[in-house]
Amino acid sequence: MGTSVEVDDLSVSFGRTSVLHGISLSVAAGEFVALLGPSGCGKTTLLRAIAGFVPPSAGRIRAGGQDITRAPPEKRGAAMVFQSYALWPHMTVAKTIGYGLKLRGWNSGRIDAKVEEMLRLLRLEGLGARLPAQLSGGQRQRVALGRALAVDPAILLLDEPMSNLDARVREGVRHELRALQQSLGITAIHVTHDREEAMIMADRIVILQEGRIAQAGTPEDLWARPASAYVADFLGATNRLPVRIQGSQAEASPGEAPLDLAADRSPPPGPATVHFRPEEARILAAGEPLDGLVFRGTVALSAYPGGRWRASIRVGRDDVLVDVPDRLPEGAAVRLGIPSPAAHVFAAP
Ligand SMILES: Nc1ncnc2c1ncn2[C@@H]1O[C@H](COP(=O)(O)OP(=O)(O)OP(=O)(O)O)[C@@H](O)[C@H]1O
Repeated sequence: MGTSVEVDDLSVSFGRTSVLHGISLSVAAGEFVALLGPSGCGKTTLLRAIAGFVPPSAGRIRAGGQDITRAPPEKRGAAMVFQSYALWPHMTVAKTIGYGLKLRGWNSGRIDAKVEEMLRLLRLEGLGARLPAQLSGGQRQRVALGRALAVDPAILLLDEPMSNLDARVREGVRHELRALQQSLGITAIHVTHDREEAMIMADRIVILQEGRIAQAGTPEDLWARPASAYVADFLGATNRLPVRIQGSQAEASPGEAPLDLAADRSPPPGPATVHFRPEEARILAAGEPLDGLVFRGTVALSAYPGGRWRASIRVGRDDVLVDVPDRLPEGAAVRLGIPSPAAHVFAAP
């Protein structure tokens, strides 16, 4: 079974460089939390601090209510799976999976039984005598996972363990790993820079920005209500267009009705930016009303990535992408509509 993890006002520095700045985060027992963010934001450092490989300069870490801030890695009840898998080239699958048990002084009968159980659990039956070079990428990844899980850790720490797998294998492994984590009831903290992977696997996502938490919440929450332009952009709302805020209304193109913003969603009066996803915008018929923001533009380009067409629309000096059911003729004048729930408005940077 998993245990809770609490990170309280944690800071980490390397020499004079401060990398994490007062991170606070609670992970419930059995919860799957993804740490998401671009390269260099501090995800791995946070994971390694929880694992005990990086000493914090301030703050506390607790596991199951116990203070483990200064505990050595092997006393934390946590096991880590690395991006590189870190498998030993000359050690068989069975020996690799049993390694941690041998260190713990288990006898060979008990080790063999546990290794068999792990091979079954990870669908590696019959591969116990193979070396890493004789395995596929997905199998190697499962061996690394088996080595971590064999010691029955309460906390599983995953450092981009799927980034070396090709896209199709990765999709299957995501679901397998999630199902395994749920059936074992283990607490998991997973580092990734892949948004879809975080959305699919996690109960909760923590988005990091330069060593601080930009936002934390369920995938649905973050998707529907990104708290900042940074989060919106990271969660696929990469289109941006300028709007003006008057009172608590956002104004798009002249002649189009303004959008009433909820008080808690409204930036201060003046220039602002609306962020939105290509798949959530629409092309409106002439005169068609919309509860949202409407921009006038022209079709710059149409492309067919499969399924729907993707049109590039020029609005003033900006180009944005919109998914549409049919090809739009280049040069056509269009009204681009962003429905209210899809319009994420933030003060201009
Ligand atoms: N041992 C170290 N010594 C000095 N600086 C370090 C060390 N480890 C990490 N850093 C720095 O800390 C910052 C955060 O690194 P970290 O590996 O945590 O980021 P990340 O979000 O996991 O990125 P990536 O996705 O590229 O792995 C980076 O600027 C990095 O250069």
